[in-house]
Amino acid sequence: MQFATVNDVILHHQLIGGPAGRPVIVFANSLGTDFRIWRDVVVRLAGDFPIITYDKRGHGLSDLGQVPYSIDDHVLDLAALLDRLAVKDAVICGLSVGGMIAQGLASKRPDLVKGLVLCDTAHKIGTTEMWNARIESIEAKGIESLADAVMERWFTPAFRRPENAAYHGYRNMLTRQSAVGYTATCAALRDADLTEETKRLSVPTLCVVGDQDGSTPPDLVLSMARLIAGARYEVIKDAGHIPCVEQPEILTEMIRAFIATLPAGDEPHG
Ligand SMILES: O=C(O)CCC(=O)CC(=O)O
Repeated sequence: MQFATVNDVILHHQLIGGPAGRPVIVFANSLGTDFRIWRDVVVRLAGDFPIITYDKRGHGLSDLGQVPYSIDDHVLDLAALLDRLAVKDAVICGLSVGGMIAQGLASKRPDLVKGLVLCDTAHKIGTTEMWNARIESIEAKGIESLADAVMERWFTPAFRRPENAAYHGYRNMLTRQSAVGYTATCAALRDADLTEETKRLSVPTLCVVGDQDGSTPPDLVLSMARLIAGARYEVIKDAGHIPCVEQPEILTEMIRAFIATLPAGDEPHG
């Protein structure tokens, strides 16, 4: 575990070394989660690739910084973290708002990005009214008041069985998240429309979505995939919004197969 100060915030991150000459895979997490959601994918890839996971500002053990945020704040944080770690030409695998950060990074700093894996995300997520209602509700009643509804979007009924300890653990992750960091990121999502930037992307891209995603459903993810020249689109069966938790094996194999299609390089990493 490591901490780095970038753009005046401390970002909690983890760098797991891997063979030289393989692209670094960077995982960016979703709203209300921290980097532990990637654990079951990371353990399957560790040893074959260098890996970076990090908590975006306002999440996990990272600082809050100035609130509210814009999507650019999150993009510039990831760019600064990768510069700090001397990483270029990485594969950025982003989930939901993490996928928007990945799209923004590829647009603003193409030197950092060799390929994109866009999981359960879009060029625009939700409406101004929806995000404002969520912010107001959390400011009035806290994250707990919305937690059951969020769980229904994140996970399939099979995962939400009362006897599934993992379900309760991820619910704890959400409800213990900083409400201020959460609503500050809701504001970033509300104000972000990446349609024009995403249309101009020319980096190899894989778009994936859980077939039962209640936050960014398959049709929305497909509409993003259609904006990106040459992007591939895959649906993961029996998964909600967070396939790295529900179907880590399948997602890992998709990531491996995608990376195998990328031109080989000699990517530097610190
Ligand atoms: O997960 C995200 O990063 C944003 C999409 C969302 O609203 C997730 C949820 O349904 O709570």
